[in-house]
Amino acid sequence: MRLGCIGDDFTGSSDLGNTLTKAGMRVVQYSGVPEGAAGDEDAAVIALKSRTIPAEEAVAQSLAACDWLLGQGAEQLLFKYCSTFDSTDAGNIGPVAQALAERLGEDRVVVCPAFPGAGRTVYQGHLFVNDQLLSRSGMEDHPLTPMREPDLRRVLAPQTDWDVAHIGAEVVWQGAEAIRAALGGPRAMVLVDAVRDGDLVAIGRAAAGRKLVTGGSGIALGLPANFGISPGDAAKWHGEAGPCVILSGSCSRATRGQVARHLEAHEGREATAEAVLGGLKAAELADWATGRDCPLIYSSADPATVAAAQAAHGREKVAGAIEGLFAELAGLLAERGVTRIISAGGETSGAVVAGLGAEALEIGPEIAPGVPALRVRGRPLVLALKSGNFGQEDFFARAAGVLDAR
Ligand SMILES: Nc1ncnc2c1ncn2[C@@H]1O[C@H](COP(=O)(O)OP(=O)(O)OP(=O)(O)O)[C@@H](O)[C@H]1O
Ligand SMILES: O=C(O)[C@@H](O)C(=O)CO
Repeated sequence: MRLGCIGDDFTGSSDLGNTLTKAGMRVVQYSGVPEGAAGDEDAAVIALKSRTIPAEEAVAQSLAACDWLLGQGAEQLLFKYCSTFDSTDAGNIGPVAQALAERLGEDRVVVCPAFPGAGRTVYQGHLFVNDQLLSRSGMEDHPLTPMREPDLRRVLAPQTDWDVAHIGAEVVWQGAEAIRAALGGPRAMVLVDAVRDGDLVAIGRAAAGRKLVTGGSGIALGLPANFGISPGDAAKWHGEAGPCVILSGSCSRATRGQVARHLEAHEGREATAEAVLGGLKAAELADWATGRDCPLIYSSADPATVAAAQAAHGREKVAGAIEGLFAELAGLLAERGVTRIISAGGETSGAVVAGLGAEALEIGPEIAPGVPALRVRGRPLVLALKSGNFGQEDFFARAAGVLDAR
């Protein structure tokens, strides 16, 4: 293994797997730290569900993943977080990055969530989503990690004991050597500007030989070349015939648009927070889904509805109940012969994958920027795990098509 990766959620991990696969690496995504040894992949991505858990648990899980990856021979580690830098007030990006750096003996850590292909750019230390600052992008209303500060230096500083430094675009645009020089210096988390893929390739090149890099999936664009790997043939892929069901727990703007679009031509069943907390049964939803054409089961709701449910019941309780329902439902659907499952939302997808008992995922073709088709290793089951803000408006129908045996 050349590159060992730790993703703080499941959709983000498959986003990273997609980038590495397109760059020519053989990649396996593991659900948590595997019990056994890795295969002969160039890169392993250990998907954790550590974005919103208490910081000390996120650190412990990430260090366990780090130790396993080092034990498999990984030469460099990549900590993947969200391109919108999703974090709670307590972390977990700073605490995990710092703990990994200290374990690895690294004292300058690249921090770069930019993913220009999905509209996320970092300029003058500020994160933009398309033409809006992060704080006006819809992320300010996120159910678990509302992002109200677009200056990432200010987001990161309270999350780490280390200094926070910044490499601006004017240095990045001078290329890899200039970035490498700027990466020298006293111990710090180093936020690096990047507004286009070429910037990320240069940053990746400048990070050759570093034990740790951190970022969104974009930070991986330049890394495979450091190991002498270049884009090759697309991985062989075949989909699955058989029923398809869509599960959506993401409340992002993009997902709500996709839900509305899918419901124009398909049947849907809403699982409201009230219904779920009131005891709505996974088995009832599985019964309902049976025999329908790409049905959609969703808890996705607008910010006012989410806020009202959280005010009435508590943020964690609502999220836990909804995720628990999706996990159980996914397991039941697979038992009943559903072969294609599309899930929207990182936390939701973590629950879905856990419910499926899927230990290792192989990466297939890209459905939308940042979203690959996935196959559960050794089973007739294919998945798409869509990050909340990713995907075209007709993403669900497109994903169903890519996952289908053709
Ligand atoms: N109707 C609802 N009311 C309150 N909370 C909800 C509701 N529907 C879903 N949730 C919770 O909101 C959270 C949504 O997070 P999730 O990560 O799944 O989506 P996302 O944040 O849009 O995606 P990503 O993390 O990929 O950006 C989950 O914990 C989910 O259980
Ligand atoms: O980086 C992103 O935006 C995604 O891969 C993700 O992590 C969203 O949950």
